Amino acid sequence: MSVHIGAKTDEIAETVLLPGDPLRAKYIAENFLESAVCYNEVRNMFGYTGTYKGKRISVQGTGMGVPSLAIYVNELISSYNVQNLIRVGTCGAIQKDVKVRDVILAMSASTDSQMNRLTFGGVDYAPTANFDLLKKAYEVGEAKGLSLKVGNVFTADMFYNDNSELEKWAKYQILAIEMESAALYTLAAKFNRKALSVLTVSDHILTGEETTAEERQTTFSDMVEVALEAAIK
Ligand SMILES: O=P(O)(O)O[C@H]1O[C@H](CO)[C@@H](O)[C@H]1O
Ligand SMILES: O=c1cc[nH]c(=O)[nH]1
Repeated sequence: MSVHIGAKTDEIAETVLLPGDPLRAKYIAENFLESAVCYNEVRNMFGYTGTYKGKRISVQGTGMGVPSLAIYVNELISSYNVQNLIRVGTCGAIQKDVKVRDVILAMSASTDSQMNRLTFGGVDYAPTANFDLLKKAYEVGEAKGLSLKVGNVFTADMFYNDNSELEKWAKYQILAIEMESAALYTLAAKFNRKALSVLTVSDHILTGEETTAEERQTTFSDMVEVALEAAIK
């Protein structure tokens, strides 16, 4: 096992879905995967491996925020040789034409996280999705008749922020705010792996419209199906 994941080396698939919420990982395993087996209960950060349409897929909770996701992604890559990492997360929209329950493909992720500034000595780095995964996910969404939004999201260190500059981010075409994608993309690049964030809009920061906690945990099937179909395409 690695420090935070209690699985044997061959118990995790080469493609892993990454929800922040470990109970969303459980829900995905129980409702979308066949023959899913739980490989991790350390810190209740559940991880499962099963199959989707015959292909082995894992789903691992990451927790909230860059430091927590970075622990799981580092260990999935370094200890379990994971190749494809697809975040299935929630986000808050900040554009008028992005609606609650819309699915966003994060082409890139701006951030106020210190992780990249520490890594690159204060120089800006542009965390970017893997184009192959992005293209496949977009094609899957089109085929399903979804109006996917594709663009830049903002990975925030603070969920509650007194000094938020949302208007500026909206002006610069950021679609939505979440808390992990910039770290996922940077770590995937470091280890030459493929990464993509597929996000469901759980709330609209401008209008105040929101979904329930239960919905965040157990619904959003469009997002999960886009991620799974892109993973096997
Ligand atoms: O629903 P998840 O995947 O956790 O994603 C979003 O929800 C959490 C905040 O409520 C943060 O982790 C944010 O990125
Ligand atoms: O990080 C997040 C996730 C959902 N909604 C937000 O406003 N922020």
